[in-house]
Amino acid sequence: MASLQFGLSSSFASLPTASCFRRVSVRCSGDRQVLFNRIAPVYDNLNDLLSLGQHRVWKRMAISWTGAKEKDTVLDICCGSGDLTFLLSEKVGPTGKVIGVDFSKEQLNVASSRQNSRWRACYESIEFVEGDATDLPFSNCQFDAITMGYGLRNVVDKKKAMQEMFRVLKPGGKASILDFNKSTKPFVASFQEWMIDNVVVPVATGYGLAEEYEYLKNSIREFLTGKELEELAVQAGFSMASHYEISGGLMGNLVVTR
Ligand SMILES: C/C(=C\Cc1cc(O)c2ccccc2c1O)CCC[C@H](C)CCC[C@H](C)CCCC(C)C
Ligand SMILES: C[S@@+](CC[C@H](N)C(=O)[O-])C[C@H]1O[C@@H](n2cnc3c(N)ncnc32)[C@H](O)[C@@H]1O
Repeated sequence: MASLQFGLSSSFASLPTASCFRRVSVRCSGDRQVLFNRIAPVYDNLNDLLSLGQHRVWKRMAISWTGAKEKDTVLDICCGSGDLTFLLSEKVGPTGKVIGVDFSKEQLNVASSRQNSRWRACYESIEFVEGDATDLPFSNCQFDAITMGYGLRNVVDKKKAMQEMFRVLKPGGKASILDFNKSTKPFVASFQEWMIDNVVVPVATGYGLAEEYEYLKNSIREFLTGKELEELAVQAGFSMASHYEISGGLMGNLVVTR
Protein backbone atom coordinates (compact mmCIF):
# COMPACT_ATOMS: atom_id res chain seq x y z
CA MET A 1 0.00 0.00 0.00
CA ALA A 2 2.81 2.38 0.98
CA SER A 3 4.49 1.89 -2.45
CA LEU A 4 1.16 2.48 -4.19
CA GLN A 5 0.65 5.61 -2.12
CA PHE A 6 4.26 6.59 -2.85
CA GLY A 7 3.71 5.87 -6.53
CA LEU A 8 0.56 7.90 -6.58
CA SER A 9 2.05 10.73 -4.58
CA SER A 10 5.22 10.83 -6.75
CA SER A 11 3.23 10.86 -9.98
CA PHE A 12 0.99 13.61 -8.56
CA ALA A 13 4.01 15.58 -7.36
CA SER A 14 4.79 16.78 -10.89
CA LEU A 15 1.24 17.89 -11.60
CA PRO A 16 0.22 21.50 -10.91
CA THR A 17 -1.30 21.83 -7.47
CA ALA A 18 -5.03 22.00 -7.17
CA SER A 19 -4.80 25.73 -6.56
CA CYS A 20 -3.66 26.20 -10.18
CA PHE A 21 -7.03 24.93 -11.22
CA ARG A 22 -8.88 27.23 -8.83
CA ARG A 23 -12.22 27.62 -10.52
CA VAL A 24 -14.95 29.51 -8.78
CA SER A 25 -17.96 27.23 -8.77
CA VAL A 26 -21.10 29.35 -8.49
CA ARG A 27 -23.78 26.78 -9.10
CA CYS A 28 -25.35 26.82 -5.64
CA SER A 29 -26.44 29.48 -3.20
CA GLY A 30 -23.50 28.89 -0.86
CA ASP A 31 -21.03 29.40 -3.72
CA ARG A 32 -22.68 32.75 -4.52
CA GLN A 33 -22.52 33.78 -0.87
CA VAL A 34 -18.77 33.12 -0.96
CA LEU A 35 -18.42 35.02 -4.24
CA PHE A 36 -20.13 38.16 -2.92
CA ASN A 37 -18.23 38.00 0.35
CA ARG A 38 -14.99 37.89 -1.68
CA ILE A 39 -15.79 40.84 -3.94
CA ALA A 40 -17.31 43.01 -1.17
CA PRO A 41 -14.17 45.13 -0.52
CA VAL A 42 -13.92 46.29 -4.16
CA TYR A 43 -17.50 45.87 -5.36
CA ASP A 44 -18.58 49.51 -5.26
CA ASN A 45 -15.37 50.87 -6.81
CA LEU A 46 -15.42 48.33 -9.64
CA ASN A 47 -19.07 49.10 -10.40
CA ASP A 48 -18.23 52.81 -10.69
CA LEU A 49 -15.16 52.12 -12.82
CA LEU A 50 -16.64 49.46 -15.10
CA SER A 51 -19.93 51.25 -15.77
CA LEU A 52 -18.30 54.71 -15.85
CA GLY A 53 -20.67 55.60 -13.00
CA GLN A 54 -23.74 54.77 -15.09
CA HIS A 55 -24.95 52.16 -12.58
CA ARG A 56 -25.93 55.04 -10.28
CA VAL A 57 -28.27 56.38 -12.98
CA TRP A 58 -29.82 52.92 -13.44
CA LYS A 59 -30.35 52.60 -9.68
CA ARG A 60 -32.05 55.98 -9.41
CA MET A 61 -34.39 54.90 -12.24
CA ALA A 62 -35.19 51.72 -10.29
CA ILE A 63 -36.07 53.77 -7.21
CA SER A 64 -38.33 56.11 -9.20
CA TRP A 65 -40.35 53.12 -10.44
CA THR A 66 -41.22 52.02 -6.89
CA GLY A 67 -43.37 55.04 -6.09
CA ALA A 68 -41.78 55.05 -2.60
CA LYS A 69 -42.71 58.22 -0.67
CA GLU A 70 -42.25 60.00 2.64
CA LYS A 71 -43.03 57.88 5.75
CA ASP A 72 -43.26 54.58 3.77
CA THR A 73 -41.89 51.27 5.08
CA VAL A 74 -39.73 49.83 2.29
CA LEU A 75 -37.42 46.87 1.63
CA ASP A 76 -34.26 46.45 -0.45
CA ILE A 77 -33.73 42.75 -1.18
CA CYS A 78 -30.19 41.57 -1.97
CA CYS A 79 -29.08 45.00 -0.75
CA GLY A 80 -25.35 44.24 -0.91
CA SER A 81 -23.34 47.35 0.00
CA GLY A 82 -26.56 49.34 0.24
CA ASP A 83 -26.68 51.57 -2.87
CA LEU A 84 -30.44 51.16 -3.32
CA THR A 85 -31.06 51.06 0.44
CA PHE A 86 -29.56 54.52 0.87
CA LEU A 87 -31.49 55.87 -2.12
CA LEU A 88 -34.73 54.46 -0.64
CA SER A 89 -33.98 56.18 2.69
CA GLU A 90 -33.69 59.51 0.84
CA LYS A 91 -37.18 58.86 -0.56
CA VAL A 92 -38.98 57.86 2.67
CA GLY A 93 -37.03 60.25 4.90
CA PRO A 94 -36.29 60.00 8.64
CA THR A 95 -39.96 59.26 9.43
CA GLY A 96 -39.95 56.26 7.07
CA LYS A 97 -38.43 52.83 7.65
CA VAL A 98 -35.97 51.08 5.34
CA ILE A 99 -34.69 47.51 5.66
CA GLY A 100 -31.85 46.13 3.54
CA VAL A 101 -31.58 42.34 3.51
CA ASP A 102 -28.71 40.22 2.14
CA PHE A 103 -27.10 36.87 2.91
CA SER A 104 -23.53 38.11 2.52
CA LYS A 105 -22.02 39.17 5.84
CA GLU A 106 -19.17 41.02 4.12
CA GLN A 107 -21.52 43.00 1.87
CA LEU A 108 -23.60 43.94 4.93
CA ASN A 109 -20.42 45.01 6.76
CA VAL A 110 -19.63 47.41 3.91
CA ALA A 111 -23.21 48.71 3.97
CA SER A 112 -23.08 49.33 7.73
CA SER A 113 -19.69 51.05 7.45
CA ARG A 114 -21.08 53.35 4.77
CA GLN A 115 -24.11 54.10 6.98
CA ASN A 116 -21.84 55.02 9.90
CA SER A 117 -19.27 56.97 7.86
CA ARG A 118 -21.56 59.61 6.35
CA TRP A 119 -24.30 60.89 8.65
CA ARG A 120 -27.65 61.89 7.15
CA ALA A 121 -30.91 62.03 9.11
CA CYS A 122 -32.62 59.70 6.66
CA TYR A 123 -29.89 57.05 7.10
CA GLU A 124 -31.10 56.68 10.72
CA SER A 125 -34.20 54.96 9.28
CA ILE A 126 -32.12 52.13 7.76
CA GLU A 127 -31.71 48.67 9.28
CA PHE A 128 -29.46 46.08 7.60
CA VAL A 129 -30.56 42.48 8.16
CA GLU A 130 -28.90 39.18 7.26
CA GLY A 131 -31.38 36.96 5.46
CA ASP A 132 -32.22 34.96 2.36
CA ALA A 133 -34.34 36.31 -0.51
CA THR A 134 -36.03 32.90 -0.77
CA ASP A 135 -37.06 32.89 2.90
CA LEU A 136 -37.50 36.51 3.96
CA PRO A 137 -37.61 37.09 7.75
CA PHE A 138 -40.56 39.48 7.43
CA SER A 139 -44.36 39.41 7.86
CA ASN A 140 -46.94 39.24 5.08
CA CYS A 141 -47.86 42.61 3.56
CA GLN A 142 -45.21 44.47 5.59
CA PHE A 143 -43.78 46.79 2.92
CA ASP A 144 -45.18 49.66 0.85
CA ALA A 145 -42.47 49.22 -1.80
CA ILE A 146 -39.56 46.90 -2.59
CA THR A 147 -36.36 47.13 -4.63
CA MET A 148 -34.07 44.36 -5.80
CA GLY A 149 -30.98 45.55 -7.64
CA TYR A 150 -28.76 43.00 -9.47
CA GLY A 151 -30.11 40.38 -7.10
CA LEU A 152 -32.71 38.19 -8.82
CA ARG A 153 -30.22 36.93 -11.44
CA ASN A 154 -27.99 35.76 -8.60
CA VAL A 155 -30.70 33.94 -6.65
CA VAL A 156 -30.80 30.23 -7.42
CA ASP A 157 -34.55 29.77 -6.82
CA LYS A 158 -35.94 32.80 -8.68
CA LYS A 159 -39.55 31.56 -8.46
CA LYS A 160 -39.38 31.35 -4.65
CA ALA A 161 -37.77 34.78 -4.45
CA MET A 162 -40.59 36.26 -6.55
CA GLN A 163 -43.18 34.52 -4.33
CA GLU A 164 -41.51 35.92 -1.19
CA MET A 165 -41.50 39.41 -2.72
CA PHE A 166 -45.24 39.06 -3.36
CA ARG A 167 -45.86 37.82 0.20
CA VAL A 168 -44.18 40.72 2.02
CA LEU A 169 -45.48 43.50 -0.28
CA LYS A 170 -48.69 45.30 0.62
CA PRO A 171 -51.63 45.07 -1.84
CA GLY A 172 -51.22 47.86 -4.41
CA GLY A 173 -47.51 48.14 -3.63
CA LYS A 174 -44.80 48.06 -6.30
CA ALA A 175 -41.49 46.22 -6.56
CA SER A 176 -38.72 47.41 -8.88
CA ILE A 177 -36.23 44.74 -9.97
CA LEU A 178 -33.12 46.07 -11.75
CA ASP A 179 -30.63 43.76 -13.43
CA PHE A 180 -28.67 42.99 -16.56
CA ASN A 181 -31.03 42.43 -19.49
CA LYS A 182 -30.96 39.05 -21.20
CA SER A 183 -31.45 40.61 -24.62
CA THR A 184 -33.13 38.78 -27.50
CA LYS A 185 -31.20 41.04 -29.91
CA PRO A 186 -27.98 39.22 -30.99
CA PHE A 187 -25.95 42.45 -31.30
CA VAL A 188 -26.81 43.60 -27.79
CA ALA A 189 -26.07 40.18 -26.29
CA SER A 190 -22.77 40.03 -28.20
CA PHE A 191 -21.75 43.54 -27.09
CA GLN A 192 -22.61 42.70 -23.47
CA GLU A 193 -20.45 39.57 -23.61
CA TRP A 194 -17.62 41.36 -25.46
CA MET A 195 -17.53 44.03 -22.72
CA ILE A 196 -17.46 41.38 -19.99
CA ASP A 197 -14.72 39.38 -21.74
CA ASN A 198 -12.56 42.31 -22.88
CA VAL A 199 -13.11 45.00 -20.23
CA VAL A 200 -14.78 43.68 -17.08
CA VAL A 201 -12.80 40.45 -16.57
CA PRO A 202 -9.38 41.92 -17.48
CA VAL A 203 -9.92 44.74 -14.97
CA ALA A 204 -11.20 42.31 -12.33
CA THR A 205 -8.13 40.12 -12.96
CA GLY A 206 -6.04 43.01 -11.65
CA TYR A 207 -7.84 42.54 -8.34
CA GLY A 208 -7.45 38.73 -8.36
CA LEU A 209 -11.16 38.35 -9.09
CA ALA A 210 -11.18 37.08 -12.68
CA GLU A 211 -13.33 34.02 -12.01
CA GLU A 212 -15.76 36.00 -9.84
CA TYR A 213 -16.47 38.41 -12.70
CA GLU A 214 -16.36 35.68 -15.39
CA TYR A 215 -19.47 34.39 -13.59
CA LEU A 216 -21.35 37.44 -14.88
CA LYS A 217 -21.49 36.14 -18.46
CA ASN A 218 -23.09 32.77 -17.68
CA SER A 219 -25.38 34.31 -15.07
CA ILE A 220 -26.83 36.54 -17.81
CA ARG A 221 -27.02 33.64 -20.31
CA GLU A 222 -28.93 31.60 -17.69
CA PHE A 223 -31.17 34.54 -16.68
CA LEU A 224 -34.73 35.15 -17.91
CA THR A 225 -35.68 37.49 -20.75
CA GLY A 226 -37.90 40.47 -20.00
CA LYS A 227 -40.96 38.63 -21.23
CA GLU A 228 -40.11 35.57 -19.12
CA LEU A 229 -39.61 37.80 -16.05
CA GLU A 230 -43.07 39.30 -16.60
CA GLU A 231 -44.53 35.77 -16.80
CA LEU A 232 -42.69 34.72 -13.63
CA ALA A 233 -44.15 37.72 -11.79
CA VAL A 234 -47.73 37.04 -12.91
CA GLN A 235 -47.35 33.36 -11.90
CA ALA A 236 -46.26 34.56 -8.43
CA GLY A 237 -49.52 36.49 -8.16
CA PHE A 238 -48.63 40.04 -9.18
CA SER A 239 -51.52 41.84 -10.92
CA MET A 240 -49.21 43.81 -13.24
CA ALA A 241 -45.70 43.25 -14.55
CA SER A 242 -43.77 45.43 -17.02
CA HIS A 243 -40.14 45.00 -18.07
CA TYR A 244 -38.31 48.09 -19.35
CA GLU A 245 -35.03 47.87 -21.24
CA ILE A 246 -32.51 50.63 -20.43
CA SER A 247 -29.15 51.73 -21.85
CA GLY A 248 -29.82 50.19 -25.24
CA GLY A 249 -30.95 46.91 -23.73
CA LEU A 250 -27.80 46.28 -21.67
CA MET A 251 -29.86 46.59 -18.50
CA GLY A 252 -33.49 45.97 -17.68
CA ASN A 253 -35.95 46.88 -14.95
CA LEU A 254 -39.01 44.81 -14.08
CA VAL A 255 -41.79 46.74 -12.30
CA VAL A 256 -44.47 44.64 -10.63
CA THR A 257 -47.62 45.62 -8.75
CA ARG A 258 -49.33 43.42 -6.17
C1 LIG B 1 -23.96 47.57 -10.90
C2 LIG B 1 -23.66 46.57 -11.96
C3 LIG B 1 -23.40 45.30 -11.70
C4 LIG B 1 -23.48 44.73 -10.33
C5 LIG B 1 -22.98 43.31 -10.29
C6 LIG B 1 -23.89 42.30 -10.43
C7 LIG B 1 -23.45 40.98 -10.38
O1 LIG B 1 -24.35 39.98 -10.51
C8 LIG B 1 -22.09 40.64 -10.22
C9 LIG B 1 -21.68 39.31 -10.17
C10 LIG B 1 -20.34 39.02 -10.00
C11 LIG B 1 -19.41 40.02 -9.88
C12 LIG B 1 -19.82 41.35 -9.92
C13 LIG B 1 -21.18 41.66 -10.09
C14 LIG B 1 -21.64 43.01 -10.15
O2 LIG B 1 -20.76 44.01 -10.05
C15 LIG B 1 -23.57 47.03 -13.42
C16 LIG B 1 -22.32 47.85 -13.70
C17 LIG B 1 -21.05 47.13 -13.35
C18 LIG B 1 -20.72 45.98 -14.34
C19 LIG B 1 -19.72 45.03 -13.74
C20 LIG B 1 -20.21 46.57 -15.65
C21 LIG B 1 -20.97 46.06 -16.80
C22 LIG B 1 -20.52 46.70 -18.09
C23 LIG B 1 -21.61 46.63 -19.12
C24 LIG B 1 -21.70 45.23 -19.69
C25 LIG B 1 -21.35 47.64 -20.23
C26 LIG B 1 -21.39 49.09 -19.70
C27 LIG B 1 -21.34 50.02 -20.89
C28 LIG B 1 -21.27 51.50 -20.54
C29 LIG B 1 -20.01 51.82 -19.74
C30 LIG B 1 -22.51 51.98 -19.80
C1 LIG C 1 -24.59 42.15 -7.44
S1 LIG C 1 -24.97 42.32 -5.76
C2 LIG C 1 -26.20 43.62 -5.76
C3 LIG C 1 -26.06 44.53 -4.59
C4 LIG C 1 -26.90 45.80 -4.62
N1 LIG C 1 -28.33 45.47 -4.67
C5 LIG C 1 -26.55 46.70 -5.79
O1 LIG C 1 -27.46 47.08 -6.49
O2 LIG C 1 -25.36 46.96 -5.97
C6 LIG C 1 -25.99 40.91 -5.46
C7 LIG C 1 -26.28 40.71 -3.99
O3 LIG C 1 -27.26 39.70 -3.84
C8 LIG C 1 -26.94 38.93 -2.68
N2 LIG C 1 -27.65 37.65 -2.81
C9 LIG C 1 -27.55 36.73 -3.80
N3 LIG C 1 -28.38 35.71 -3.55
C10 LIG C 1 -29.04 35.99 -2.38
C11 LIG C 1 -30.03 35.34 -1.61
N4 LIG C 1 -30.53 34.15 -1.98
N5 LIG C 1 -30.48 35.93 -0.48
C12 LIG C 1 -29.98 37.12 -0.07
N6 LIG C 1 -29.02 37.80 -0.75
C13 LIG C 1 -28.57 37.23 -1.90
C14 LIG C 1 -25.42 38.83 -2.70
O4 LIG C 1 -24.90 38.51 -1.44
C15 LIG C 1 -25.06 40.25 -3.18
O5 LIG C 1 -24.84 41.12 -2.09
